[in-house]
Amino acid sequence: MSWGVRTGTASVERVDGMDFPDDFLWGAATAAYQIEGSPLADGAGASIWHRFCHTPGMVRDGDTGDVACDHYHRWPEDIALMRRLGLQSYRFSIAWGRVLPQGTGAVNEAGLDFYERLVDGLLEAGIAPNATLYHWDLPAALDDCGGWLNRDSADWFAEYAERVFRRLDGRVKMWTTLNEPWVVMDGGYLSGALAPGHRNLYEAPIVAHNLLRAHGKAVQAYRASGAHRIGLVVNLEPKYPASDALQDRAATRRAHAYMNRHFMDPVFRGRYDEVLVQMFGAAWPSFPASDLELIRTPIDFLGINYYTRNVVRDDGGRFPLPVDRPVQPGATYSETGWEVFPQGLLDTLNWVRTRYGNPPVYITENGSAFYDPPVAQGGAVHDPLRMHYLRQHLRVLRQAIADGCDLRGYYAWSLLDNLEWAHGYSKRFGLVHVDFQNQRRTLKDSGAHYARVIASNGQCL
Ligand SMILES: OC[C@@H]1[C@@H](O)[C@H](O)[C@@H](O)c2[nH]c(CCc3ccccc3)c[n+]21
Repeated sequence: MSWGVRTGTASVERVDGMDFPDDFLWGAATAAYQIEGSPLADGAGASIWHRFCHTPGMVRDGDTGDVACDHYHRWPEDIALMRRLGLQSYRFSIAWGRVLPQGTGAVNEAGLDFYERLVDGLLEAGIAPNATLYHWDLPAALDDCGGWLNRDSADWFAEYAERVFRRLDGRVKMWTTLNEPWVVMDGGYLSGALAPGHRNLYEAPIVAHNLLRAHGKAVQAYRASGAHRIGLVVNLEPKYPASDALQDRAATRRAHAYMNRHFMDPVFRGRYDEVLVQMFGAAWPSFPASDLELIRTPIDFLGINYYTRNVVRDDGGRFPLPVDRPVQPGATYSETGWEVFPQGLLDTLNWVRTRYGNPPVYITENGSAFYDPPVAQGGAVHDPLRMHYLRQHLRVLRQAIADGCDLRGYYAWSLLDNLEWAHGYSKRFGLVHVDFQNQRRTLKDSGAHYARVIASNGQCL
């Protein structure tokens, strides 16, 4: 599969008259370490992100998740905001270290109690909880035992998952094992930009493999007791060659193998992409074939996090990725440097439909960081660029449905401005503005627009 060369912003033909299904699910997403604060409260154990943020130089401005959005205390207020938006579902993550402070063994009931209160509050508000078990915040105690490099990590994760299922399944009816294993691998073990900050070509594929094994074991644990649905969330970023030159097309193939097929192929096809294996060469780990049977344990849905595309120009073959991302003439770029390219979402959805047998899909994250002006006198936050990004990407979903994609729902990233990992609080993705000096929440224009989209089931985009 390779996409033709596209430059500039492709216009997406609107499919008039194509409605969203009546049961299309409209939501918004967050993650524990990015919004909760109080990372060590009530018996919680530190995570690798608590450790990473408190390591000088790792996070912009020395920002940490010590307070964040104080969601740990303000969750009732935030549920009220979700009701004001008309959210039908809320995607959040559970901090492993709140439940098992040492990662395995003794359960911290107070940690489970917090998530039980949150889930019950969501249900009372008529909002369906969608819980992610792992959104990057590994207990630091497990990292001290090798973390995802240790083959036992799959069993540690299954033990944690089983404890959470036991307390919350039934009230939570939509589970995700992992958020973006590719980012955990690439950011945490290759680029070193994310916790735990390793830079090791040999570690990366081992981590990726153990993450996939952990996913498989958690799915199997759920099948033993769970009565609802469980899936995996991946970040997919379509790759387009900068030119028709052979070396650019080859580099595009490598980039596609490294990010997109890396996790999709084992989960849905039971084997790794051969291009990927060749890319890692001597660094590619050996493992028993039975691992692939575990990894391909069937799931109920796929979550796709889509933000942007990648135009690939060969940069002389530096491993693993041609890091040359040529600027596209006339394109709009967000504060994170990501090109606004809604066509890439359509191409990605159709790629998943055709290559992996049209699995049920939710867009579990989609959003943009643009500079927000200060809160205006009347208490408004005017964010036209974020609103336009939202509109453009929602329009694409109509086309994807018309093309036959089994698209079940959409979660905007993010409900709240929050800790954008190593960027600290400098990048704002929220539909709701957060003043981190006083924790005041203010609905942005984009949030008000999203509320109208939900109320009309996508009629007014
Ligand atoms: O960067 C915005 C969001 C994060 O805040 C979420 O926690 C994370 O799930 C998420 N994934 C992506 C796309 C993959 C990516 C992550 C980090 C850096 C570069 C690309 C964007 N985002």
